[in-house]
Amino acid sequence: MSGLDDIFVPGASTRGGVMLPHYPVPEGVHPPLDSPGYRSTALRHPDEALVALPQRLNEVTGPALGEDVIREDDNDLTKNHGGTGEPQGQRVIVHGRVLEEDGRPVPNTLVEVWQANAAGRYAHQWDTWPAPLDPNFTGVGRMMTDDDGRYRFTTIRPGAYPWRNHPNAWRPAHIHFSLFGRAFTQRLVTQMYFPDDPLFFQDPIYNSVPDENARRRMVSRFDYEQTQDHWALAFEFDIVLRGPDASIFEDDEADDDDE
Ligand SMILES: O=C(O)c1ccc(O)c(O)c1
Repeated sequence: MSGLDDIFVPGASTRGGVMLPHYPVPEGVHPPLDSPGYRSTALRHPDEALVALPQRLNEVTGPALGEDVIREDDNDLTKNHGGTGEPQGQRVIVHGRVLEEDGRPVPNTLVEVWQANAAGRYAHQWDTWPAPLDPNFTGVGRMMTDDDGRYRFTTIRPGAYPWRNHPNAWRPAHIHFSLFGRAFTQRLVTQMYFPDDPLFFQDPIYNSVPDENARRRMVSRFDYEQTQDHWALAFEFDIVLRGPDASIFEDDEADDDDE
């Protein structure tokens, strides 16, 4: 992967306030910045060699978002739309842990999620494909991890949706995640998929990750233990910031243009 391994940091972390050295990304884990099957990367990938920008103290210390801005229902996407109705779709609980490369939890970090509704449509002005909007679903939520690095939210299972990457292209159902790490400049963005999605084979975003094990780390686990009788199914999705088992993160260039 050219000189990228030296400077790309999927999940820079700190220990005792000191930036850890960059952890090299194992070959085949991070998608090439130019992934021809994923057409829009042609417009987004850098043409020049990347330049490492060392972080300064003010970039790793603030601004930090605290618990006080999180409201009680922010992690319940079936309720946080402000109305009294229930969104259409299969109710699910999604939970997991945010972890450092050695398994230590990342407590008190902001996790934000956004997703399409059960019909596969985003409540966003740019999403105009003819699937119904749901007045009881905005598709956004947020929460802080607890002392064990755990997060948990309730939502509905998103639908698949078409996009224009190639003829008859459909995105597998997914939930977008943003993690703020310890500081604003460490923001990481990833997508969580559902097990056994029949659309994986034709999705160039999922398949832009060359390594099969790394691809599987983007897929949540059905968690029967956490299902709630007559209420919700459950899926578990851990996010590892760095190291050989690191989650797959979208690069900043792709992120800038994302919905
Ligand atoms: O990067 C994109 O173009 C793109 C398109 C569709 C998606 O669902 C997405 O998550 C990203």
